[in-house]
Amino acid sequence: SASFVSSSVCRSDHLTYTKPYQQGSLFTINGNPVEKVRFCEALRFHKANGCIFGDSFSDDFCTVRYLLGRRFLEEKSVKDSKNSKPKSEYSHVKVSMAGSGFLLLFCGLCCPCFRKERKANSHEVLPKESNSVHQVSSSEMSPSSEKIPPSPFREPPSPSRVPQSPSRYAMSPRPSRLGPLNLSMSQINAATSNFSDSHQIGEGGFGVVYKGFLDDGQVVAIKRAKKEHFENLRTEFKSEVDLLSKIGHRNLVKLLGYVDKGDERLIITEYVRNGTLRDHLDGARGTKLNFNQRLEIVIDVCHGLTYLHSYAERQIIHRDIKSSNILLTDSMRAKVADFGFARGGPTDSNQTHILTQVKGTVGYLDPEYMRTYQLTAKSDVYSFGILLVEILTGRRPVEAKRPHDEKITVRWAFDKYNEGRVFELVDPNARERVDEKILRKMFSLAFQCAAPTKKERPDMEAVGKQLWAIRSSYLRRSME
Ligand SMILES: Nc1ncnc2c1ncn2[C@@H]1O[C@H](COP(=O)(O)OP(=O)(O)OP(=O)(O)O)[C@@H](O)[C@H]1O
Repeated sequence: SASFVSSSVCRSDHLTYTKPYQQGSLFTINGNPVEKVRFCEALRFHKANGCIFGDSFSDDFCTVRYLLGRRFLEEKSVKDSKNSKPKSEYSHVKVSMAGSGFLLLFCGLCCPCFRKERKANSHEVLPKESNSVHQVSSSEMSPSSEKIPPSPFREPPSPSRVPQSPSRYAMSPRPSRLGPLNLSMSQINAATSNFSDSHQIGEGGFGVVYKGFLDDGQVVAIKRAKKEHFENLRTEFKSEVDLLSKIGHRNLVKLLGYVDKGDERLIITEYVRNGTLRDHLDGARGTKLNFNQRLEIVIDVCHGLTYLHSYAERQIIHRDIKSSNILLTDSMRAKVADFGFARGGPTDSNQTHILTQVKGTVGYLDPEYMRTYQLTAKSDVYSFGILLVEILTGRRPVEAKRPHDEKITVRWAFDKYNEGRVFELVDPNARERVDEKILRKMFSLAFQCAAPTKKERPDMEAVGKQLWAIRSSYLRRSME
């Protein structure tokens, strides 16, 4: 008998299959027939992001040997055993904030070695290679550490391996290693009117960002390295290109091409036209984000990070998650940008972390990483927690002009939360009175992510599950 299964909780994606799912069975994604292996990848992707598919898609659904083969079976069992630990750790996470984290945060703010103006209106960022806090490990020095060899437990390298959404996955051709763009300098000069000021859309530590109009009508963002920082930024440029070229996800800014020739270093990415999350929180775009939009944005960021941490060819740690690195589309979907500080995670299964220089933006930086130089994906989880507080309160992580007990936003929020005054934390621009329970859950999640030590923090997949649960309660309550 035919059985029909669909998911309404996975945004617009609609996964169906017809039983029996052996010979002659039909698998579709948004009405398009696909192979089961693709279907299962989409299913696993959505499951990882918190979607619930009911009994017909039990955990064993995609482990049938003849469809997925031995490697996938092995991968699944490894993943399962890996997953079991964080889960139990996670269930014991307490909402706690030890002083040490804040001490380090303050140290980061006060210690001159951490201070550097990057942009007049932006957060402070740790210095680049030359004068940053420096502890180099053997893995840092090894040339292979910048490369991303395939892991035996990850699927074959392809930017399209995990779908941006299963619908796109089913339809889009495999992009070449660096995407379809292969531009000459004269084309880039024409696209940016010779890098004229009128094309400038922003400036960061790496250089200036321009908007480019290509002959075929495509609009792109072109990051141009500042010449005076060329040598220092070489690794950063290479890191951004190497890592971006290997990923493809709807919540990550897509790399389209690059130029590394003579005295030009350019990174060409998709242009995301609706500004940064910080712009929107500041009201700089003339709009105010409502609670639902904020929730959707954090879910998008969470999905982007989940992909980087658990589904990319090799784990990628972004290291600079912050509101000015979250770009928004016209429909308010979020994309994580700026992979200049990104690093590949551990390659060896015995390795729990990589030892590396501390990089990131003050206020978002994991205090444990700052203290130990040990980098793991949980450092991104910490920054995500800080971002979550930021998006709920509208306040930057560090608000220097506020009274003493309000300067460090997460500390201020944690104190208020513990006093039961959660409504006082909500961004006055949020324009909506949200149920107290939902707010408490959101803040509680943020504090778990921003816990002082990595073992207290959930991983991004677990965060995604909590966010989906919060979203369901929110939608249920708004319909009541
Ligand atoms: N792909 C893009 N599409 C649209 N705008 C972009 C894009 N990339 C960057 N921008 C704009 O350019 C600005 C500078 O970006 P960039 O990544 O260089 O620096 P940043 O993240 O703001 O600061 P820093 O690199 O110092 O942390 C961004 O704030 C954003 O406004």
